Amino acid sequence: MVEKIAMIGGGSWATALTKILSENGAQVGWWLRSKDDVQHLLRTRHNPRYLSSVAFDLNRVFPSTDLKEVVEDADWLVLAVPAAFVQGALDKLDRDALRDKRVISAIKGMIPGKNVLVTDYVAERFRLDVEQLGVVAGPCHAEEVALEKQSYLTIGGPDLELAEDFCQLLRNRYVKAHPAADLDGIEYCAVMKNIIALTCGIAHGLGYGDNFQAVLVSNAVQEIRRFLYALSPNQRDLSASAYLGDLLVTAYSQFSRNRTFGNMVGRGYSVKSAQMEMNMVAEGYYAVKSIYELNKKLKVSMPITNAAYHILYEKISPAVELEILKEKLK
Ligand SMILES: NC(=O)C1=CN([C@@H]2O[C@H](COP(=O)(O)OP(=O)(O)OC[C@H]3O[C@@H](n4cnc5c(N)ncnc54)[C@H](O)[C@@H]3O)[C@@H](O)[C@H]2O)C=CC1
Ligand SMILES: O=C(CO)COP(=O)(O)O
Repeated sequence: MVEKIAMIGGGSWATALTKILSENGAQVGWWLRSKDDVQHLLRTRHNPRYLSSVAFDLNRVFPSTDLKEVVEDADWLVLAVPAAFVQGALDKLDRDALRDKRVISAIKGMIPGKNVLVTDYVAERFRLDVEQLGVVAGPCHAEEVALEKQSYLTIGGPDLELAEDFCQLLRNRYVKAHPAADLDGIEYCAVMKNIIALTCGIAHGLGYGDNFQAVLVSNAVQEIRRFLYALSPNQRDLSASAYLGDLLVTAYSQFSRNRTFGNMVGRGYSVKSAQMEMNMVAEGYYAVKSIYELNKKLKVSMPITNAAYHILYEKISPAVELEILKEKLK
C-alpha cells in the first residue's frame, strides 16, 4: 500500500523530508504558501528557495497551495513550518479535518504567545488523541539530507507502533531512524537546544572560543535536565542523540540557523537586522520568550536562557550579559 502524506511547509526541513519520503515511495501532497513556488516546482521539479539542488519526482510529489485538498487526501500529516506560523497555516482546516490522521510534528519550536508545544496545540485544536501524535527529532540538518550525508532521526510518540511506522517511511541508505516513547521531553529539548545554539552563536560573535563553548554546552545540558525534570520528571537518557546529539549539531554546525542568528547578534547586528539578513527562521528567538515565561512559574535555575532573554528582549548588551553569564558557569 502506498502511504499518503500531507507535508505542510515550504522551507528547508519540509523540502528535505519530502525528498526522503517520496524517494522511499510515499505519495506526498506538499502544501506551500507561495503560488509562485508551487508553479516553479511544477515547471522545474525544484524548490526555488530552499535546497534547490534537489529534484523531485512529480509522479510522487504533488505541490499545491490548496491545504484542504492536500490534507483530505492523506493518511499522515507532517507539520514543518516554523512554530510561529502553525496557527496561520492550519487556520482554514475544520476541527474534524485531522480526525483519522496520524500527525507528526517536525517542528522544533513552541507556539508563541500561547507558550505551548506544537503537539499540544494541534491535539487541542483538532481534538486529537495523544496516541495519534509523534515528533521528528534528532541531529539532522536539511542541508546534509540534500547532500545525502549519513543522518539519524528519532520519532518520539506514546504509540511506539505509530513511531515505528513513520521510521519505516524514513529509513534509507543514508537515514537511520528509531522510535522512542518520550514525546514531551524530546519536544521540549528540541525547543531548548535552539536557545543554547543561539547563545553559542552570540558568544562566538563576541570572540569567545571553543573552550568557553564547551563549558557553555555542558552547563546547558544541566539546565535542560533541570527544566525537563520540573516539567515532566519521567526517566529519560539525555545523552541519547535525540537530546544531546541535537544540542551538539545545532550548537556547532555551520548550517545552524540559530547559531548563525546568534553570531550576528554577538557581532553587533540588531535582532531585526539579523532576522532580515537570514532567509530562514531561527526558532530560538521565539523559544527564549516561551521558555522564559513558562519558567516564571517553575522557577528553575536557567542562567543561559535568562541571558539570551535579556539580550534579545530587554536589549541588554550581549557583551555585558555574557560577562555576567560567564561567572555563573563552571
Ligand atoms: N532546517 C533544518 O535543518 C531543520 C529544521 N527543523 C525545524 O523545522 C521547522 C521549519 O524550519 P525550516 O524548514 O528550517 O524553515 P526555514 O528557515 O528553512 O524556512 C522558513 C519557512 O518559513 C515559511 N514562512 C515564512 N513566513 C511564513 C508565514 N507567514 N506563514 C507560513 N510560513 C511562513 C517559509 O515559507 C519557509 O517555509 C522549524 O521548527 C525548525 O526548527 C527541524 C530539523 C531540521
Ligand atoms: O534542529 C536542527 C538540526 O537538528 C536545525 O537547527 P537550526 O534551526 O538551528 O538550523
